[in-house]
Amino acid sequence: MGRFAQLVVGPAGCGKSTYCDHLRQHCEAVGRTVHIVNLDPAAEDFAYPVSFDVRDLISLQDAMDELKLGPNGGLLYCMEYLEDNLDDWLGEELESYGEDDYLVFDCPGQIELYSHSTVFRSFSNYLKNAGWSMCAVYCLDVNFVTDISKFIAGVLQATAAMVQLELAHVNVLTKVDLMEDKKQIEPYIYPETKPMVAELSRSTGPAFQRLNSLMADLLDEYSMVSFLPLDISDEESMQELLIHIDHALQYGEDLEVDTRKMDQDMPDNDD
Ligand SMILES: Nc1nc2c(ncn2[C@@H]2O[C@H](COP(=O)(O)OP(=O)(O)OP(=O)(O)O)[C@@H](O)[C@H]2O)c(=O)[nH]1
Ligand SMILES: [Mg+2]
Repeated sequence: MGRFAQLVVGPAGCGKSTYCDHLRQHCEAVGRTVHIVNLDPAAEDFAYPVSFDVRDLISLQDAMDELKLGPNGGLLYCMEYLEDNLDDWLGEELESYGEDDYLVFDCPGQIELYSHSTVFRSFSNYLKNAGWSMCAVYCLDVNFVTDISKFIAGVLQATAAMVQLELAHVNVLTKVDLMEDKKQIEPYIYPETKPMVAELSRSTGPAFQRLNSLMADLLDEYSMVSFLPLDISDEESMQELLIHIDHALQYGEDLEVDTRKMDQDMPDNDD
């Protein structure tokens, strides 16, 4: 059927690791297996069993101690180290996985890693070249929809990641269970850029009108400003999200083809 991988990215604290764990639980409940991989050299506690772990290659504390770096510089160093050791480390880890395996990479929350750094592009190119179908799952939490300027900033970050990563891309609005009135998120699921930017312009003053309108054009051009809501307290929400991600990954498509082919090949019972 193939090999499949999700790269779970997004700003710090937006719920990436929680999503990974709930995805694993959901998959277990429906009889599917996913393997979660930790790519955050600073991570300490895990709710999910870690299938393999970047900290076996390098840990943030070691990088900070040895190179006298602060936490952000240390993290960037760790990720560059990962980029330089893809073949030695990732290549070797991937040898334990094969046909029909499904990996979920839980990534760190520093957004510069998805916009200016090349590490995740190299990382996903490595996997793609090794025959893995890849999809980026960009998490943004509902906190971003409480304020229009925050939302536009979040959407621009997600767009930058989409351009940088060059992968099939699914945007997820996480922590929807925290919204008392779920209707409040509706305008953000398929947001219309122009009215949003008009609202932004009302709060930014005349000097920014042209910039705001150019941002609207940019977002329309990439036509990617849509989100799938994730309410972890609602199993159906995870199920729907997974259907979209499977579709982006083309997961299970040849299974359907095989089933159709089997139907054709099977002699009709009546014959
Ligand atoms: N209510 C609720 N809380 C959540 C959800 N997702 C995450 N949280 C909480 O938000 C905090 C951060 O969640 P994480 O899953 O660690 O976020 P992260 O994106 O992995 O964070 P970093 O790896 O540090 O970037 C934790 O306290 C979680 O319990 C959610 O869907 N609903
Ligand atoms: Mg995390």
